[in-house]
Amino acid sequence: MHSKDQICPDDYQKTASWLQSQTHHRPKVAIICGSGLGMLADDFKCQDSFPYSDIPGFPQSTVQGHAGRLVFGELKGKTCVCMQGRFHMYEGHSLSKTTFPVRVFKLLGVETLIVTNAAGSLADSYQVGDIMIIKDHINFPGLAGLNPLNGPNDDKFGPRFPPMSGVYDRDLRKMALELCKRMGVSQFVQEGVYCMVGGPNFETVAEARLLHRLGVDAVGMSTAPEVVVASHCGLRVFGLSLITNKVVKSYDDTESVNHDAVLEVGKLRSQTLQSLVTELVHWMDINNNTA
Ligand SMILES: O=P(O)(O)O[C@@H]1C[C@H](O)[C@@H](CO)O1
Ligand code: HPA
Repeated sequence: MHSKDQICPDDYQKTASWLQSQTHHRPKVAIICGSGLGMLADDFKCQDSFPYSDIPGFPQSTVQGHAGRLVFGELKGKTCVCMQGRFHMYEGHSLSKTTFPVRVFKLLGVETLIVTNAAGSLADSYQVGDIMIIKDHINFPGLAGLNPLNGPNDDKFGPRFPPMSGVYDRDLRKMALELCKRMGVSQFVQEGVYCMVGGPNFETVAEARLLHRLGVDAVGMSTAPEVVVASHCGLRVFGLSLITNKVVKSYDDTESVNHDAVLEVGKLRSQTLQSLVTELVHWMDINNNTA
């Protein structure tokens, strides 16, 4: 017996084996959907879908805009698995719980992880509705010692001290930029640095100014722990932020952000995001270039 937030090394395999017994799909690509971005699984063919509450060992989503469903299916012939809803630290999950699915994906045979999120922009040139290809991240909780890799290292997954430079795959970023050009959407596509903060409150003006001075382009409350765990176990990583709001950096600014507005912007860009992810997965497939 162990507490609900403690994970035993066998737990990942138990969940992976259960999923393998329930679906014939054997995904090579996993997609984690950010707030309001769950539609990324809508184009999957031959779907097998599991509410998180049915999956042994899975945490539950508690945030509006995160359906709490794991969907398997084919995207342009490539088998994928998609998390319609992720887990955040501020929901009260331990970091090992928030990243639990990533190691399960590894055991399922996934080779590439695509992460998406809703984020607020700090870069002055960004507009609401822009899509930011994540070039790198600052993991604030991680820098402060809140790291999903804390505790005994499981050598089966990766090394004790994994490097994190180059964590967002250069070829996938380059290809995504090229695909955006071909899709005619480059005018609202950026490439930049994402910063994870703990949330759940949005930033104060002083915090926003600090992040801006640190070179952060967009800020959110997720993603970095998943990416750290994915990279640790050798997954190739690609990430997208949808800019849902401009972070308030001036005391004269009377606007303030809220979660409903964040979800609204997801709807605005759903088609473009879906097309970009689909084309990227297709490109990986035709280049036999998943890993
Ligand atoms: O899951 P993501 O990172 O997309 O969710 C963002 C950050 C907060 O959870 C929420 C704030 O609106 O959206
Ligand atoms: N700050 C933090 N997280 C966010 C924001 C923001 O402005 N917008 C969406 N998620």
